[in-house]
Amino acid sequence: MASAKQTARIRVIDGHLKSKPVTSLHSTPPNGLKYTVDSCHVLSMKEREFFEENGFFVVKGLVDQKDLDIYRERFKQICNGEIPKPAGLIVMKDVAIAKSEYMQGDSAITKIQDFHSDPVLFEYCSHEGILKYAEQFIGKDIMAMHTMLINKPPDPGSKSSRHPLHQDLHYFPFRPADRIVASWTAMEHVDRRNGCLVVLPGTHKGKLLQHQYPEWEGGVNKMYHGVRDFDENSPRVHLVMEPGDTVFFHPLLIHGSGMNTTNGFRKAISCHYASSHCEYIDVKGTVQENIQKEVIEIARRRLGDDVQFEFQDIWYMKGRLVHGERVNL
Ligand SMILES: CC(C)CC(=O)SCCNC(=O)CCNC(=O)[C@H](O)C(C)(C)COP(=O)(O)OP(=O)(O)OC[C@H]1O[C@@H](n2cnc3c(N)ncnc32)[C@H](O)[C@@H]1OP(=O)(O)O
Ligand SMILES: O=C(O)CCC(=O)C(=O)O
Repeated sequence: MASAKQTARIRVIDGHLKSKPVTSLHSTPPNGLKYTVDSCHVLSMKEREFFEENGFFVVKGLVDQKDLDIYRERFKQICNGEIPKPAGLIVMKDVAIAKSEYMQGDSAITKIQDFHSDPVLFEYCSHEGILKYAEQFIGKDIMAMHTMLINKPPDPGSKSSRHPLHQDLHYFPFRPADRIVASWTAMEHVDRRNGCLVVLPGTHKGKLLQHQYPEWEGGVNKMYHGVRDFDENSPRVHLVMEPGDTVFFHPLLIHGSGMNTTNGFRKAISCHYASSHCEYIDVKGTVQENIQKEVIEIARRRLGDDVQFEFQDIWYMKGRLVHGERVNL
């Protein structure tokens, strides 16, 4: 029989998952500005209107080079085993080299994810300048829900360094969508040659679409689902950015990134923030069922079959309060 410890549910609070219907994704305030909040004034009205219309906003030079250097060094230390791996961290190789024993160290790593237990990298999520902007989109009670340092490698010829077009909300079992925002900071110059972000302006006004693995001959990285049945003719904007420039974007905005055709690694650091007033939802019977299944399968392999948990528990465990009060999430 499994021990009490083994059978202990990971779920930490009572009732946070009480099955709720998938609620409306958009609120409708009287002034018509639904993707930004009135209580914060870091953006001018014109800038707010830009975000409302397009679903993204770039802030130039928001993070200092010295901070980027610290994150870069920490990434190296983690990937090269110079410090113990922080709890919960996922270290991911590109699918093209995942089974190769020859590639080692930081140049073999395509991304680290869930660095919430690493005090050095997590500084990025509590960065005052970033939080000031995050507040404009989601209000003052802010949780850091998902963290990544992406090290897009030179493409080995497989084209697998691409990140298919997708909506981030596909991965998130909490709502409302309008109170979630991503920050993505370039750690070096990014343009189309090294696979900068590409966004489809205005797509955040749509709904969450079905996602699945694209049929790419050279393979697709684990969980890199692509959006289906979107308007292929929708205009695309490639975000050319300098180190420290930060783009904030809505979780329904369709975006992705192209192949890295250079010899260098294209680094970016990112955090997804959500208002702590958001609530967990049950994704059963929705377009998110496929990602739920995959996330649970991977977590089960790591935690063991006898630990019981649900999709939302995984998010509950890694969410961290970075500003204001923790309410629901
Ligand atoms: C908003 C945001 C979420 C948007 C996004 O970023 S979407 C992408 C989200 N990405 C993730 O959640 C990260 C997913 N990655 C992972 O969980 C891990 O890196 C894993 C793919 C499970 C590999 O973990 P690892 O500890 O290396 O485990 P193993 O060495 O035992 O490998 C297990 C099996 O997975 C394979 N694998 C490793 N890396 C990749 C890859 N990049 N793509 C596809 N398959 C991969 C590996 O070859 C192994 O396969 P088998 O030997 O079991 O056949
Ligand atoms: O950094 C990239 O290449 C893509 C990142 C992205 O699309 C995401 O994190 O949702």
